[in-house]
Amino acid sequence: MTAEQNTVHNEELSVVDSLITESSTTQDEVARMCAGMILDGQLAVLQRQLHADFLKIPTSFQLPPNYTGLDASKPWLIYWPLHALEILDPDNQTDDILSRIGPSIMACLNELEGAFGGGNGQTAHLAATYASLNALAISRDEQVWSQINREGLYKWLMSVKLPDGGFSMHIGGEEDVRAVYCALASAALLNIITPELTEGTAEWISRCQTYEGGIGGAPGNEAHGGYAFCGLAALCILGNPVEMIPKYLDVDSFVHWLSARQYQPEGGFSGRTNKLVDGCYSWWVGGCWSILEGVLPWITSKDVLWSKADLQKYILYCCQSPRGGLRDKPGKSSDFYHSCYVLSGLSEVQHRYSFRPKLRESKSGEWSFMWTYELESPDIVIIDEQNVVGPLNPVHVLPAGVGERMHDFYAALGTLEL
Ligand SMILES: CC(C)=CCC/C(C)=C/CC/C(C)=C/COP(=O)(O)OP(=O)(O)O
Ligand SMILES: [Zn+2]
Repeated sequence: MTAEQNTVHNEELSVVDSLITESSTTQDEVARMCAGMILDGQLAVLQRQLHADFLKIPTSFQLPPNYTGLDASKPWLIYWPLHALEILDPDNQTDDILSRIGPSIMACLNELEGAFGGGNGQTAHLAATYASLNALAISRDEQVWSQINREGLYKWLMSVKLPDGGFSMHIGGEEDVRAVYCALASAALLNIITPELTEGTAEWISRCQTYEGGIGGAPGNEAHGGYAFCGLAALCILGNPVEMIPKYLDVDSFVHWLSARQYQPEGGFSGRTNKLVDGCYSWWVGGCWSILEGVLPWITSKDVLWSKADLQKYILYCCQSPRGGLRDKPGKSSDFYHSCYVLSGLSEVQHRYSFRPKLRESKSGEWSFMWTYELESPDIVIIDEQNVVGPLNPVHVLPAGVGERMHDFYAALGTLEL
């Protein structure tokens, strides 16, 4: 598309956007809207520069006023755009941006508790700790890595571990499968996984699988894509995924539920039964597919369970905001959260991941980093070569190689007495 065509098209899309409001959107309207955009096909090209410009807003550390509601999410506001920028194009990460991550994240460390909060002086929280460590992994800042008190962080993780095997998001906070994932992913990056930390946790995740086949936030809760990813990825950190997934999940019903998440004609995924498609599930649900395809390829290859080409169409034609950034669906504004997970979904459909069941050399011997990838064949998903984004680590949701490097840094420091 030429720049001129693009401008005209963006104007058309703005009109369309203004016709749809969140409150009145029904499944039929979304389906019609998306079908029109897919047939129209004008947004077949990933608007790299437009998205990069949008994503670079927070790197000035001057967030627009409408971000005040996210005051407790500062580490996320650093991790989301940085991850998205890097898979869009590694050259987006300038030394200037990378060198400012460390001090900004370390300002969120609650030194009394030993883990990260959502902002300066805030209570230590598992979601903030996960986002902080992911952002620090992207920084490649070994000087900052060496300042992290891993014993202190381990003690805090043990303080949010619950007797039933689960974790709570903060001391006295809610117990859910997000907490399990955030705790284990953080511990894996820091190489501080111990048998005490993981005791009973796989069994607890198993209790979150519902009658539908998906995974709910806690035992007895409705299955949801976000929690499904957290549960599945956590199992991959707890042991060899090839053994853990079939041992703790009913894989057939999980795959059945996952397959039902893709809608036609949109091609995008919903997060749960009878809800609308949303671009962020391109990752939460798509990430489950990448893990399953990588770990149990004999299961996912036996039938056509979902269409990679159709998901890619939903992402490109319906989730690119003409104003830059990625979004839930036509009519919604873009934001950093959706940019991160929609682009991760795009990366996921474009790459075929494989998991090699071989222990990494480390004290804890976790498995989560043994991922390799290759580009999917163009006739399956690559609508245009210009649309290719970089590969990921599908368990940590980090650009490929980034989490591995942080883990190896700590592994090389030798055994920690925990
Ligand atoms: C690592 C980490 C913190 C992961 C978070 C995972 C995640 C996205 C969980 C989703 C939680 C949830 C029930 C959303 C439903 O929202 P909704 O009712 O607005 O959306 P819906 O209609 O699509 O279900
Ligand atoms: Zn969403």
